Amino acid sequence: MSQLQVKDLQVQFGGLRAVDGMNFDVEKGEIMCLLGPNGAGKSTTLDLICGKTQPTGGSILFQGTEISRMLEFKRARLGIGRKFQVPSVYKDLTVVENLSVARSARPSVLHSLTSRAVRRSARVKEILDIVGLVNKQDEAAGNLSHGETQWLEIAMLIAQDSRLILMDEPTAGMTIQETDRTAKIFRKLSANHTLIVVEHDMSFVRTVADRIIVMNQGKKLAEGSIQEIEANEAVKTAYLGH
Ligand SMILES: Nc1ncnc2c1ncn2[C@@H]1O[C@H](COP(=O)(O)OP(=O)(O)OP(=O)(O)O)[C@@H](O)[C@H]1O
Repeated sequence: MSQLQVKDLQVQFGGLRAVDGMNFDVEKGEIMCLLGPNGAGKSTTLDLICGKTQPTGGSILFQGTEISRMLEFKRARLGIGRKFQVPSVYKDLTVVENLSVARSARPSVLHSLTSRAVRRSARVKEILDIVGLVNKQDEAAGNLSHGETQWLEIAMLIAQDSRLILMDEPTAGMTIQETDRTAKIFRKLSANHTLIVVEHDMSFVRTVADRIIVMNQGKKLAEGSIQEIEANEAVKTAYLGH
């Protein structure tokens, strides 16, 4: 069974069908990139999966469970994490303390862990290692670079046990070096996590995507490998606008 099954998903804002009958599956461990011109409905699709927006039609199954009408926090508990463009880290807390807050938000952790206890935790070390922030663990999050802040937020999603991670333009504002590192982090993440990534940077997409879905005007325009997408005439037309 696919980890995520989206069937005939729709949302209408007034007269606008922002998402208009989307159908797709995402497999466990897959990195699926969502592309499309401005206003195509990509961010809204992520909003519908995480529960920020309720659909007006269709269904979403996560690990076989119907979630499309479930509240956002319940979906988070099931293992769906969303990373927004503006990071939501606690700037005054250290990297490890931020992870402590994220871990204590898990339903399985009944008491809040102290940062000391968390520092000792093998799991936290493992997470810091995945995102390459081991040597920044005692740094206040407010002192991190833009890229490091994004990686910390990804680390917080891992700490919350998010199995499906949704990201909106994760490399926006990053240097080339930071973007390269993010690609490496994504590849490591995909060992245990599934990613849906809205991204405009095609060289990044080329590096990380297992599969691509292109949206246009709320609908799926094309689906396939990078080679298939780049050769697709309908995709070229949608981007060129004629
Ligand atoms: N809450 C809302 N209320 C009304 N209209 C909305 C709302 N959210 C999104 N829209 C509209 O839905 C359409 C799809 O928007 P969405 O942000 O999903 O596109 P996108 O593909 O992510 O575009 P971009 O690449 O520019 O971020 C747009 O026309 C947008 O203005």
